[in-house]
Amino acid sequence: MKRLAIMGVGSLGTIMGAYISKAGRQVDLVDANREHVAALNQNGATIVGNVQMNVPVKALTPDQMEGTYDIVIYMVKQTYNDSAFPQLLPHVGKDTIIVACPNGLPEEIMADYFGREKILGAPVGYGAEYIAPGISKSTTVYSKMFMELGSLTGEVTPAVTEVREIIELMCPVHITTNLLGGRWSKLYLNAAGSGMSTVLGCTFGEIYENDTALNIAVELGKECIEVARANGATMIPMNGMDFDRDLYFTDEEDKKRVIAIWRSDFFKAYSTGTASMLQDINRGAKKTEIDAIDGVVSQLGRKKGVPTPRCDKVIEIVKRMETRELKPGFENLKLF
Ligand SMILES: NC(=O)C1=CN([C@@H]2O[C@H](COP(=O)(O)OP(=O)(O)OC[C@H]3O[C@@H](n4cnc5c(N)ncnc54)[C@H](OP(=O)(O)O)[C@@H]3O)[C@@H](O)[C@H]2O)C=CC1
Ligand SMILES: CC(C)(CO)C(=O)C(=O)O
Repeated sequence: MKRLAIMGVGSLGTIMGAYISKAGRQVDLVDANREHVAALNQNGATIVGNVQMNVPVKALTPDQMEGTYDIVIYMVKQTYNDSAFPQLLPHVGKDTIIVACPNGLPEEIMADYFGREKILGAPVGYGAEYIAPGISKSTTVYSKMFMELGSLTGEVTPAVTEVREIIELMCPVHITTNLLGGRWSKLYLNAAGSGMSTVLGCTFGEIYENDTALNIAVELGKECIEVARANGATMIPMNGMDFDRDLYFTDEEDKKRVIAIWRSDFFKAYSTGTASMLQDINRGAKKTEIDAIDGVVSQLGRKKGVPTPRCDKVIEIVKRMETRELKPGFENLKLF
């Protein structure tokens, strides 16, 4: 049996680790949070929210990893790459496959560090929230959970098929031959939805209910589509949503159509969730993934001469939250 690890078992990884372990597959859950690791070993992985279960798991801290792994599912936030990459490197062998799950565009960064041939990408299509040591909350209804999966070349290699079988112990996996397009579709959700959830300190559902907030969100999304197009990426449909075709608008009338889509089933699946960047702010973190999310849209927009005023504003506000100059809240709407 191949050696499998999930590195970074916080909100998302606890849930994936629970499903894989429940199916009887050996998996090491590796996390830097010692209290969380101790609770996972002592009490099992406890999942609450839209999915409820308690599953015995094997958890360890990065310094307790031994030997090399065949497959590592990487779920550490991009803010911790600098410490996590060197900890993982000694456990990466010649044929190790590393599955990049963070939001943003993590594959090229990981390919530069670990080697291109080792990297697969898996944009995550479910939401989660870390509750307490050993406990994670699933914030996406189970029937809407999914993951995308692809290689950097677009080839469906045996490794892609093998990783798919493992992740499908949790939820459906859509194999894509256009991983970059998948990344940009996910960036749409994050730059717009997660950006606004963080700025306003609210659930995704509360964005949909507020006309001003939703107006800004769809404009953030439009900037994302324009930057993706300018960078030659063709966004792929996800769970039936064709981002490039259905969420682009040309005038105020057309914008109403996009707003109606944001209030329909695809987005409703995320209603009770909050952005992982907001969770970071709320637990006192000094750094969020804003540079890896709205920051990437803004930076790549600048390179191609595409203006991104909404993204730039979200970045400014979230950075002011990181220094505690601002708090998440609907009063931040007046800053736009
Ligand atoms: N939560 C969500 O709904 C979604 C998140 N994502 C993306 O997935 C990624 C993971 O998100 P999420 O699960 O929310 O993040 P969490 O912060 O909840 O989990 C990441 C875990 O990694 C741990 N960690 C930090 N450094 C290391 C290290 N060197 N080695 C091992 N573990 C380490 C963290 O510990 P500590 O807490 O001590 O820092 C934490 O427990 C992010 O890029 C996020 O944007 C994608 C889709 C949805
Ligand atoms: C929007 C969501 C929940 C989608 O999975 C997400 O990626 C995040 O909050 O980071």
